[in-house]
Amino acid sequence: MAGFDDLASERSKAQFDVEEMKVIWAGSRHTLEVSDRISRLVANDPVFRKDTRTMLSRKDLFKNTLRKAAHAWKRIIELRLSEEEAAELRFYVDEPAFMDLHWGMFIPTIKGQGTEEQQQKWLPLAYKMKIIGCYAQTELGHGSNVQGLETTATFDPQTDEFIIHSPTLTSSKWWPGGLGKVSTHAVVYGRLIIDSKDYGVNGFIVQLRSLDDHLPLPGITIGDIGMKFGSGAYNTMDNGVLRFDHVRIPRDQMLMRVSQVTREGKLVQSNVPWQLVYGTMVYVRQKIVSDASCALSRAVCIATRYSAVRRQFGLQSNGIETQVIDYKTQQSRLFPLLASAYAFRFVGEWLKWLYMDVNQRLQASDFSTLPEAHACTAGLKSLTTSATADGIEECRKLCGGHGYLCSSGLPELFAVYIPACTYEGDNIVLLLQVARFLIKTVSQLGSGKEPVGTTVYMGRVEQLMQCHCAVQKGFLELSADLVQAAVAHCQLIVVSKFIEKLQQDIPGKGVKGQLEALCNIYALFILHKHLGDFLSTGCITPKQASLANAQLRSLYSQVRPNAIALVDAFNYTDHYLSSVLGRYDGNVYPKLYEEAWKDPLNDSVVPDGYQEYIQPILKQQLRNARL
Ligand SMILES: CCCCC/C=C\C/C=C\C/C=C\C/C=C\CCCC(=O)SCCNC(=O)CCNC(=O)[C@H](O)C(C)(C)COP(=O)(O)OP(=O)(O)OC[C@H]1O[C@@H](n2cnc3c(N)ncnc32)[C@H](O)[C@@H]1OP(=O)(O)O
Ligand SMILES: Cc1cc2nc3c(=O)[nH]c(=O)nc-3n(C[C@H](O)[C@H](O)[C@H](O)COP(=O)(O)OP(=O)(O)OC[C@H]3O[C@@H](n4cnc5c(N)ncnc54)[C@H](O)[C@@H]3O)c2cc1C
Repeated sequence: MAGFDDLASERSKAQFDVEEMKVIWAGSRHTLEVSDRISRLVANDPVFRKDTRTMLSRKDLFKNTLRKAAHAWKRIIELRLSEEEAAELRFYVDEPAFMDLHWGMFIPTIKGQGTEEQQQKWLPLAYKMKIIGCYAQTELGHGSNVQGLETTATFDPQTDEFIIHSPTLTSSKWWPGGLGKVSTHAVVYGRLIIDSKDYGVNGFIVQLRSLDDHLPLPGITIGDIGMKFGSGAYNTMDNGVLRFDHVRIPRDQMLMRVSQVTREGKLVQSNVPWQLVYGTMVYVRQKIVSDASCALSRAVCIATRYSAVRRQFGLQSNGIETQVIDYKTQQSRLFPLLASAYAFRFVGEWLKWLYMDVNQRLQASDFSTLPEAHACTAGLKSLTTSATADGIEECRKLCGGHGYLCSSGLPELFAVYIPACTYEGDNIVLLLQVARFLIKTVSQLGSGKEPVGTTVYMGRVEQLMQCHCAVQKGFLELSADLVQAAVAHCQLIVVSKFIEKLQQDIPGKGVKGQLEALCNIYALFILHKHLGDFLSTGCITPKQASLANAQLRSLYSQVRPNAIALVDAFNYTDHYLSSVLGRYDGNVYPKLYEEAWKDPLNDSVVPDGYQEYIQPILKQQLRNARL
């Protein structure tokens, strides 16, 4: 059988130790062990099947998601899984659901923005899932412009309460995941109003639904905002709409780590920067960068395996056609994506470290690295999600016609993934934040303040001072160019973190060599993509450009025999990949054939509607009627 033989022979060609590469990809031997064990546990549990997802109606799809979430929670309790194992389990269940927002945003917000007492009160309830929470920030009229939110939280000194209110239609909360049908509570962002004075946006814990019968509490209107892009995909999530009609909550439900409102209605600022109100977004952006490498590597794994199984043209002496992975055009599209998956993995690891470091400093009242953490998380979130969304679509094209079938796994992966370019900050809006940070850093160059961290290179580039003067004339006018500069800055971070990774001790036969090849492919591919910029700014000469391209081609040849092993190192189960084209055993054609017959349209040989619509045409009854 073609596929079996092809992938087996590809695996035998690998020039490095795949098991050691698995450890590098996972981050540590321990993480590999956990993810391997949990991914198999999920794959072997029939409740977590997902092969019919694209064929279900929204209601059935959603109910099935609730069933899976309940089952996942049951398994977590029964097996006494640790927090790390539970997170892996949710990851491998691979279905966006209210749980993501509860664990990924509601809890981190209380941890990051609540006082000690507030954490003691709310976290145990949330950890035991006695309450389920979501993150209600975005409104119908405002998402990017957080300071433009309209929901109000007015302090009532008579009753010691806040009155949460939606004054206009555009102030309706709109988009929060988990809100539409499930959450009992939300962290609601609204304008703090005391004595008619507006103190800007703050977070408030608000109960939305009764814990007895799940009905919305008085003054609260909630619903789901409707179907989203693609079948299956993100429609498992109940993104919701929420309106408040003068809903009262106790004063101690304002998240008060950043600023406190006293019983007398006085606002007291803590010593922490007000930007900590935006802290959850920094946390989630950092998570999204790690997640990008998962989504991209998944698509690349499918496209690489299928490219080794698929044959077109070029009959060899034995009468067999050429594997499409051997075409240079296929390699020049596929291998940069393979390299990007590894690059994003390592920059994600570094960003996780940076985030932990910032948090430790914040605990010790050192706020100096917060602006850099904001710029890095915003910029890398933007860069990696845009590249991943484009990369998944490229992988679909790399799989030819079969890539367009839902059974390839790629359409659903694309549909689930693309909102990452928008949620947690529109990618262009986030790059503008990076640009602001860069301009600010440049403006301080002459003042004797040395740039540090990811901007250290700026101290070495003299032309930057002039560049600052030009930008002073109009940030908005130059914003399209500034966005390009922000991307370049982020690309530099990705490349340098890959290089730093290579400087670590990397055990295993041939592993380091493969990673070096991938790192060079990533860097040279970026250079190739922006060749015009590099040449026009005189950073490289035309001769160097052509040498770089020749080097890139030679690197593709170096990676070619290792390509299948490099995607095997992701250690994905067939369940997680959910792709006939990306099967580990390469048995593509018989399974594609088998899969087609499972479509509900094939339940009957003659389709519903034949008698009403097709037969009259064939029998020419319609034409006769008109004549
Ligand atoms: C299915 C796969 C899931 C994948 C994820 C996997 C795991 C994740 C885990 C859990 C998550 C679960 C599921 C994920 C799925 C979906 C979740 C989606 C949830 C959402 O989608 S939830 C809404 C997010 N919604 C936004 O994302 C709005 C974007 N809009 C903004 O974020 C701001 O509005 C901004 C920045 C554009 C303008 O802000 P602004 O109006 O105040 O203006 P300004 O620019 O003047 O900033 C003043 C000073 O604050 C500094 N600053 C700004 N932001 C900062 C920050 N975050 N930290 C520290 N400093 C910050 C500046 O640097 C400046 O500093 P300086 O003055 O010193 O220069
Ligand atoms: C699937 C999904 C899940 C979500 N989950 C949640 C959630 O759980 N909780 C929550 O609170 N929110 C959630 N959101 C909302 C999300 O965070 C916002 O949609 C996002 O921040 C973008 O804001 P927006 O919709 O206002 O876009 P807009 O800002 O209206 O963007 C529209 C266009 O305007 C451009 N633009 C905007 N401002 C500028 C500017 N200053 N300069 C130049 N161009 C600009 C953008 O680049 C974009 O092209 C979710 C969204 C999606 C799609």
